[in-house]
Amino acid sequence: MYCLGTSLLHPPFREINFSVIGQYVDYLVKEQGVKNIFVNGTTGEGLSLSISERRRVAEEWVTKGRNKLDQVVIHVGALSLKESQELAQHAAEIGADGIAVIAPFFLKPWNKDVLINFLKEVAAAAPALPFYYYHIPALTGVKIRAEEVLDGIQEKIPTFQGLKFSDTDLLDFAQCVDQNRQRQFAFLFGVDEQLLSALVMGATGAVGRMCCFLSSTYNYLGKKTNQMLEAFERKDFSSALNHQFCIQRFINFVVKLGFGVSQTKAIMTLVSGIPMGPPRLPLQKASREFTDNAEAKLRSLDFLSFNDLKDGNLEACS
Ligand SMILES: CC(=O)N[C@@H]([C@@H](O)[C@H](O)[C@H](O)CO)[C@@H](O)CC(=O)C(=O)O
Repeated sequence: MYCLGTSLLHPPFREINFSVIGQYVDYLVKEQGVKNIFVNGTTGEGLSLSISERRRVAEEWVTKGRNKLDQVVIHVGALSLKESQELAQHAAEIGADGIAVIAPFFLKPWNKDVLINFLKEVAAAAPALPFYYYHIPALTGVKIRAEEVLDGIQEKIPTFQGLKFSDTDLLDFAQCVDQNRQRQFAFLFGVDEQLLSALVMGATGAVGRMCCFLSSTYNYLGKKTNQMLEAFERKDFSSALNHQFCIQRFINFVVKLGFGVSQTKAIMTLVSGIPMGPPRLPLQKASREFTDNAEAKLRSLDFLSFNDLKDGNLEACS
């Protein structure tokens, strides 16, 4: 069974508006069918928050998500090993379902063994929590292939549960799956516009009770992505492809306008009605022009719950 998760969008420029997290949980569950959350990751600007803010955000998601969400995985990666360990320990104390860690990206690990030593020390701070390696080389600048990182990782990190792979190198991703077929790892794929290709290569969250995909556009295209996952599961590949093309039409459009965390927040505010606030520096708020164009595209693809364009709308996806 495939299911869906999302990365937390959130911190407004100055103060985090914790009060909307309950509403956010309900929106994701009811409107998008998203029940697996990745907190304080890329989209959630986890690395732009202070440690105390990260702790509080994690607490809110775990508390507000209780009995509503399936999994709340907290990203605890940091440049300081000590801070990362503190966050890992905290995630365990508050009852999170797992932790994830990126490679440290200022003083970088120069090979696989050094990276694993770092990850191992973080995992050891939460010895009962499933551990995920979050591979996002375009942002960390750490180019060590995930395939290499996974080689023998369970011997070093007994709680290793899986990989969150946010990169377009499908050869590397497929090798991770192929070389670990005997192991019960979760292979979560984070490039939303390529998810179908990754599913074919073996992307799956299904490991025991763990079942999730974690990414950004699921905040507002979760329903559509779920339709693709369902079609894939029932082996209706033609429908699955149509859904993926449809998602791509939107992503391709916004990528050309300039798409990132700030723009994701603007789109999510527009679609959900929940104020996500602007991003933190060094990010800049999405322009009004971007938001207007994105809205027009969402409408033309029938991704918004307005019906005003349905008649004669050739582009609509539903
Ligand atoms: C670089 C980046 O932000 N990638 C996004 C994708 O969801 C991405 O926005 C999407 O595929 C569009 O390119 C996610 O992989 C990031 C993510 O999962 C996170 O917020 O932790």
